[in-house]
Amino acid sequence: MPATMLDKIWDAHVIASLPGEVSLLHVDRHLMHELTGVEALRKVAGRQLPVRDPALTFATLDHVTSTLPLARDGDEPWSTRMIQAMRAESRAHRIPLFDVDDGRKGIVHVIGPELGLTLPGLTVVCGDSHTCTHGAFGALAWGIGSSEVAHVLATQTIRQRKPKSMRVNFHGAVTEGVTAKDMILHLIGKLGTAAGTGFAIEYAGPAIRALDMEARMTLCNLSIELGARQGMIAPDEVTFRYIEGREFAPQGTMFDRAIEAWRSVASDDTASFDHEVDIDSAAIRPTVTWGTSPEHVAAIDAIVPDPDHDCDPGARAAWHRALAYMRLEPGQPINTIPIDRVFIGSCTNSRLSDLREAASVLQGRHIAAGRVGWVVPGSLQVKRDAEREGLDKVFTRAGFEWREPGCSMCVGANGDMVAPGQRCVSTSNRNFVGRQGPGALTHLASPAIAAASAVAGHLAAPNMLPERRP
Ligand SMILES: CC(C)[C@H](C(=O)O)[C@@H](O)C(=O)O
Ligand code: SF4
Repeated sequence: MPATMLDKIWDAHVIASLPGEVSLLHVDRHLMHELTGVEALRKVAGRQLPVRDPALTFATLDHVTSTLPLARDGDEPWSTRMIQAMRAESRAHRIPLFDVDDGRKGIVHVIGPELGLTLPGLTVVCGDSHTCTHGAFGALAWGIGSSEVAHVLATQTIRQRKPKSMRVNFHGAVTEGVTAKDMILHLIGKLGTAAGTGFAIEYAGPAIRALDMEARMTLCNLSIELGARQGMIAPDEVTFRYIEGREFAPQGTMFDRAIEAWRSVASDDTASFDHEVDIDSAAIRPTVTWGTSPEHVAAIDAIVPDPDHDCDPGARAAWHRALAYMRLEPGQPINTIPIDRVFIGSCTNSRLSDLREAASVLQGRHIAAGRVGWVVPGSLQVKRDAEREGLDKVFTRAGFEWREPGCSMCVGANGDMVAPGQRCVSTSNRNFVGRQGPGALTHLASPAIAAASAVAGHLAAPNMLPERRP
């Protein structure tokens, strides 16, 4: 029978069928970070259970670590204590930890792929909702809760009900200046944040095939903002070339054999999905959010929508609340909204290609007077690669701060926050009320739009900026 990628990976991992349509699945990769890791490790230790397979678990420090130059731990006593606890617990359980002075350190969803830990056909879990990012490799990857983390630690398995399957077909090609971030924001705007609930989404079609691996990760990263715990893309030559030679990836003849196996992970041509969505890629424009949900989107050259005309009655009250919080009026052109700061970072858009995209806009330009810009690379590797290309110089000459890797202002868990009432263009994935700090106003956007907005001092796309002076 024709099978989807979800069916194939699922079936290959079922250890037992449990009552209530629940399966017990083997976990191939368990990734951890300090914010959800410490508690789970203590829970397991408290019950005197050993970690079942420490060789399949990998930990990093990202959420509460300082992003100040030369920083080692947290910026506050509590975060430093949490980091130290993660070190102690990882050591006690023999779990490899990519510590702050380890060249492999970074945001969990950036380093998993970067180190070759994330591979096609695997099950990947982490106590973090954006684990869907790893689905870009044709892995079944999803975020789990803290009691599930303890279960995985103790058993290397997880109890799971199989999600339904959805395929989103991006037909045709995107136009010039449209990025993976615009594609996924456009999709969330079209379908709403609940559309993916209960589904594993497979992104398919020529516009997906045309994306490089980093862009595929950006796209899959926001699957959870569609309500789907898993988002995936079939592995292909682009995937294999990305994986080749990475530290934990199969090497030599094992790599060639792995590719043969990975080719069979893709959905069969005649496989049927529980739900299908079709998107005309050519209709996607550079997109930002105007409100307090990732579904509150508008094209950069559009106007702030009117809750009384532009949405269905069920959403009206939420749209009014969002506009009030964001201090915006219906009808205001999006590209006139003044901004205070720009954050380029997060597991959505902090990889080398994202930094290149932003730097190409900032080259020979300067951030507008009174605005603050930060670049927080997703990992130490990204930071070093960018420095080798001189991107750090482009950013600092443009007036940006060049910081140490971590989650930083995406969620502000380490204290990197947007001040109350300040408006931030952020390349991250969540614009919830208070997400970047109490009273902070967030506009989600691509690195290109974030960079252009920093220069303009208001929301803007690169093609809206005046020409550079020769
Ligand atoms: C801290 C963690 C549990 C959380 C998540 O699960 O996503 C965070 O990474 C986020 O992005 O909000
Ligand atoms: S960068 Fe943001 S979204 Fe990603 S794991 Fe960190 S806090 Fe979560």
